[in-house]
Amino acid sequence: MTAPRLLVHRDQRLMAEATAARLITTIQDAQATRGAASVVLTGGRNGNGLLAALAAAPAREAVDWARLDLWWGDERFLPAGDPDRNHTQAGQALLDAVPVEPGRVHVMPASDGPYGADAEAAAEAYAAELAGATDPFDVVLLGVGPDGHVASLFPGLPGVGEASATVVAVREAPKPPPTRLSLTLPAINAARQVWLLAAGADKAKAAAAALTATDPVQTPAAGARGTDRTLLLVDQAAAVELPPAAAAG
Ligand SMILES: O=C1O[C@H](COP(=O)(O)O)[C@@H](O)[C@H](O)[C@H]1O
Repeated sequence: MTAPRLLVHRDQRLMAEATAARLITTIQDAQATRGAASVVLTGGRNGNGLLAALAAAPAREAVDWARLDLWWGDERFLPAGDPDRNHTQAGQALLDAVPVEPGRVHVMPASDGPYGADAEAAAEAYAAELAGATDPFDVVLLGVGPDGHVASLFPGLPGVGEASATVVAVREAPKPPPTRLSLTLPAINAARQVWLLAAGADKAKAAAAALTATDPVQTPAAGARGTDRTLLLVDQAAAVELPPAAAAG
C-alpha cells in the first residue's frame, strides 16, 4: 500500500487533459515493459471526463489499443445499452472511437445478460473472468463520490468490508440505481497504481477524507491504495478542504 500523492490542477478540464496525458504515458510504459497494459475504468463525471479528454488527445495514437485490457471498477446493474451503464457511457466517451480489441474489453454483466437479475451470480462470473488475468492491473481509475465512495463501495454498506471476494453485488446503494456490481478493496489494492479522481466543489470534503480518513468503511476512498503508486488528482475547487500542509506540498 502506498501513501497517496496529491496533484492539484487549476480546473476540471485541465485535470482531465493532464490525467489523459499521464494515462497514455503509463499505458505506453506498461506495453513496452510487459507487452500489454491493463486499465480499470471508472464511471461518473470525472471518469467520463477523463475518457473524453483521452479521445480528444492527438497522443492517443501512441497507445497500442489492441494490447490493452480494459476492466471496470463498477457497473450499474441495468440492461445492456442502458444510458446509465458505465459501459455505455465509456463507449460514447472513448471506446467507440478507438480500435480496442473486443476480447480484451471486460464488460461487467448486464441485468438482462446470462445471469438475468441475479447480481450475485453476475459478480461471481466477473470474479472468475478476473481470476484469469495473470498480471496485476497497471492502473485502477476511481472517481470519488461526494460521500467518499469509490467504484460502488459506499460508506457503511457490506461491500466495502469484503475481505476475500474480488467482486461483489451491491444492493440498496444510496445513489441510483440501487443494484450494482463492484470490485472490492482487496481487488483494487492489488493494482500497481490507483488514481483517485476528485474534481468539483462537491468533492472537497471527500477529497480531504480520501487523504486523511482512517476508516475505509466510512470513507471507502481512504482504503484504495496501489502497490507502487497512489495518486489523488483534484482540481482547485476540490482542494479547498485539504489539510494546509498537503495542499501546499
Ligand atoms: O455512480 C458512480 O459514482 C462514482 C462517482 O461519480 P461522480 O459522478 O460523482 O464523479 C463513480 O466513480 C462510479 O464509477 C459510478 O458508478
